[in-house]
Amino acid sequence: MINHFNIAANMLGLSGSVLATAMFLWAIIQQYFPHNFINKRSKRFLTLFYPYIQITFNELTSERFRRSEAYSDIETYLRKTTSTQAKRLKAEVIKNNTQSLALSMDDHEEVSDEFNGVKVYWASRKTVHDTQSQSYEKRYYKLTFHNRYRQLVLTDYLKHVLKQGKEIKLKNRLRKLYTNNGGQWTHVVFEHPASFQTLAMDPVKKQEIMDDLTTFSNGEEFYKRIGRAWKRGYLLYGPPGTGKSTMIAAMANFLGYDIYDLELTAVRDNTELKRLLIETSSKSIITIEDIDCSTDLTSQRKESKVLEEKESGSTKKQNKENESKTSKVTLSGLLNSVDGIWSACGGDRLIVFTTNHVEKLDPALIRRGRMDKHVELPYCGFEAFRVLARNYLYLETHELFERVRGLLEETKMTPADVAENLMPKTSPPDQEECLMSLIGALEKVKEDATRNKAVENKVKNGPLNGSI
Ligand SMILES: Nc1ncnc2c1ncn2[C@@H]1O[C@H](COP(=O)(O)OP(=O)(O)OP(=O)(O)O)[C@@H](O)[C@H]1O
Repeated sequence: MINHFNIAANMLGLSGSVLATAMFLWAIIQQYFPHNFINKRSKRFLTLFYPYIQITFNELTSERFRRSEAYSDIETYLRKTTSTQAKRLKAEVIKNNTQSLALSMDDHEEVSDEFNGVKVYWASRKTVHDTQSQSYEKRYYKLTFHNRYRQLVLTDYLKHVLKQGKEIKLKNRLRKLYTNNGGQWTHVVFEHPASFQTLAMDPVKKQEIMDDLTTFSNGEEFYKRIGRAWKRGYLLYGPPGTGKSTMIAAMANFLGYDIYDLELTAVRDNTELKRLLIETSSKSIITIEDIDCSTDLTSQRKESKVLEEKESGSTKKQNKENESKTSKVTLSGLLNSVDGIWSACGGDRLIVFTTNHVEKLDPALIRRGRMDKHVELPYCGFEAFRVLARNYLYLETHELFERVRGLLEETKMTPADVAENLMPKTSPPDQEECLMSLIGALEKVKEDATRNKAVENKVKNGPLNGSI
């Protein structure tokens, strides 16, 4: 009560004693003036002395035993403010991927918040109700703000609070990794520790991807306005061991999305593919790894084109029937799914293809608009090495770095191999030993490459070359 009284006085810009006098006068008026007079005038009187609006958000819905979604969104939204302002807090461990601690206001605590320069006040309240058979507690949040900002708070601010609360909840939830099996999705908890911080790649490229993902995930209004389905396609390509799968995990952790790992070879046909895709939830990444190996998509299209040209009349119909009995997923089926299906599903989805052989893919599959962003994951460069040295050896710089830089420029080693060579054998790591181990491995790769080249040249320019 004292807290509430002080906040009210604070909001009115009055001292506690002036507010106390006003409240005393109000009590006298209530006692001596006719009831109907108060009812008519009370609104104006109250607005004069207390020009604040209050909104209550109950914890339980009218069904009493269900927790209100808005209450829980508000609770989540207020966590950040609560941790810096409230004196008494409630703590609970969130069962998410990081097992973090969630703090919320204890009963009868108050905090303030600011939105577009407008200050509002949130209080957490509890009342105890006794019925004949039981006694129960009713919790609620009370939002107080100046009447002047009624419009702004009722529309923009509350929308902002509920949206932010939902987004934080989504990011903190236990996320899932789905795989398709026998035409159904099954899932396990997704607990990959990869992050963009630990991903070894050129920092400028990395930042560009992170910015692109942020813009996409905040782009609901934008996609609505331009009339496009809220989806984005990523093509990750590069040699094995350059971090394509790791990047998908980092993307999922960055955005707080689930992953649907679609195994195309296990999909019976286009209809099943369509159904599986429709069943994916929003805020998810749908991945098709090693798409070049998934099914023979490229040749399928070429073959069917040739077939179509040859076919005519009933033979064409017959062939199609036969084909549908045996066919698996076709390229056109996949293209239709990538293009069309999303417009039927609300919510944001990323679709990511990975391949070791980008040149093998049908251009139609990866054209912009389908795969909007093409990201090459190359062999390990010096900047990528620095990330690994920081992660594995806690090293920002070292006199051996220049030697490593020179060797990386002359050789082709994947980040997976560099990481393996940097793996500490002792704790704490013997940094020099690890760097020397990497240098040794790089030198060996260089020697092998030189030897192979010499053999190749010998074959090319050998005595048999050019002879009949
Ligand atoms: N860029 C990278 N940054 C950090 N770690 C990496 C990177 N690339 C590879 N690694 C490490 O190497 C291992 C293999 O990487 P990953 O599976 O992501 O490669 P990939 O490109 O998907 O390979 P493939 O094409 O064979 O599927 C990972 O466990 C990861 O620890």
